[in-house]
Amino acid sequence: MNIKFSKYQGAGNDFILIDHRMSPLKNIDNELVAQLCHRRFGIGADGLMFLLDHEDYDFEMVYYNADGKPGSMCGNGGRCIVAFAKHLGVFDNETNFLAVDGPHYAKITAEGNWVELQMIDVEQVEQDGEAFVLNTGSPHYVAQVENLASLDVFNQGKAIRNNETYQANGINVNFVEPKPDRLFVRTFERGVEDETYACGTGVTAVAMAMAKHQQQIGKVETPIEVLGGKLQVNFNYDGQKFTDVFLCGPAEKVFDGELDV
Ligand SMILES: N[C@H](CCC[C@H](N)C(=O)O)C(=O)O
Repeated sequence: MNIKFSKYQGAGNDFILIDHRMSPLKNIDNELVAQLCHRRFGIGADGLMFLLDHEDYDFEMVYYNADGKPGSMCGNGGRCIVAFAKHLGVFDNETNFLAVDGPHYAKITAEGNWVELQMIDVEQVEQDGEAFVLNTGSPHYVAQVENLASLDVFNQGKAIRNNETYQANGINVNFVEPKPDRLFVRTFERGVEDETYACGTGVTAVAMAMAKHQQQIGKVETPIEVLGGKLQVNFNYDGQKFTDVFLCGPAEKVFDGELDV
């Protein structure tokens, strides 16, 4: 079976995208997803997505993590599939699509490489010791640290993700170091089981955790630096609830390809 795919990346979080409307692939098994995402034996990606038709929305996003299992919401993946859908001519500059955590609105620049993606409203922010735990479409653990550039994100993130509290369902672990003009964030991602260059739901969770911590009330705009580039998170915070949440950043096509499976 010949499958066409495109490879996209958003701030270094990279994805395989398949237009399911055209694809002969009707069911995908987890092993094939894991093989395609593998960086030695496959195309290489942090996740794989299908773009599906939907009666009530411009399209539907179905996301798998690199380990082959269906994932929860992926923010950078969401931004990349918006760029993919625009390039396919599914919509022009604004879209409403459906993902695993519900409907999302997004807008994209005319050139198609800067995407502002609305994320779910968030109210519940818990604490685990000094860390914040919240769900922005995916579950996140946010810990503030010093000297993040030299932190062993892989081993420290892996230990938290696999501790007694989180082992069963897993969690994405985000470390943040506030800088004068931005937040520097590094993430150990569940389902990739490694550090990734960026995590969209992760930086959204970090910006919220920091706003709550510092009681930043009103319209909050947070520039973020990740290993793979720059992202921005905007929202309103009334001291209780985060609304009008937007994850903004680049989404670029890397190449188109074909494979026989
Ligand atoms: N990279 C993603 C997170 C994927 C979610 C996944 N790691 C999970 O917890 O299922 C993002 O940009 O939001």
